[in-house]
Amino acid sequence: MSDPVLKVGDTLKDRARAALGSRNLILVGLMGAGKSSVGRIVAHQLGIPFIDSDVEIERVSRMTISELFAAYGEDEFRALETRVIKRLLKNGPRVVSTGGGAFINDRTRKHIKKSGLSVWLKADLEVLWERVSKRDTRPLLKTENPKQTLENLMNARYPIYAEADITVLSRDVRKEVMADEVLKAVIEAQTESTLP
Ligand SMILES: Nc1ncnc2c1ncn2[C@@H]1O[C@H](COP(=O)(O)OP(=O)(O)O)[C@@H](O)[C@H]1O
Ligand SMILES: O=C(O)C1=C[C@@H](OP(=O)(O)O)[C@@H](O)[C@H](O)C1
Ligand SMILES: [Mg+2]
Repeated sequence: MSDPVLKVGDTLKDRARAALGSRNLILVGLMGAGKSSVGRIVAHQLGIPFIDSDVEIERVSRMTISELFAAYGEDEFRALETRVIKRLLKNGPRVVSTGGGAFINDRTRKHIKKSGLSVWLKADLEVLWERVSKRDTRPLLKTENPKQTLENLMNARYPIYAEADITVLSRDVRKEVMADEVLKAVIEAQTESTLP
């Protein structure tokens, strides 16, 4: 264990908090993976601030994500997303849940990689589809066959999400269970990095 003040009785969250140190924890992955909802629980457990980059983008622009895409297009949205995420990552430790395309953008990915520990919430198509089909807030899925679009995005993006420091399988279990799995993975990543 890298932190000598940790004791045997320390809880999962104490150990994960110590492992994170002053780094940020950044959640990446496809729409519906649970980045926003699981990230909030993880931050609460760790006792550090939580920020969702899409919520922050909507706050600063005073527009919804759908309105931004409609008014300015995806390229402008990505440019704004890069700036917002770069700023959010300046002060750690924080849990930052990103929008699904953020880590795919080269500039944003560089900022994420250098400012903390990235976690890919990886889910299969059926889990993602079950979740995203309930809401129509995601402009990229406003297509004739949104499930096929989601599958195409999986094929294009999964090799890039795989560059994240940690991968956690996002399954059909309670969000609190997923949050615990993220905490365990943070501890494991730290343990592995300090092994001789
Ligand atoms: N582990 C889970 N079990 C059940 N529903 C979930 C789980 N994780 C997320 N959800 C639900 O799926 C939807 C998408 O989750 P969200 O956190 O917004 O994903 P993302 O930010 O990755 O797009 C939300 O309605 C959320 O409540
Ligand atoms: O995958 C994407 O490119 C996007 C994902 C969305 O966030 P969630 O992944 O939180 O749904 C949101 O940023 C925007 O609709 C674009
Ligand atoms: Mg989200």
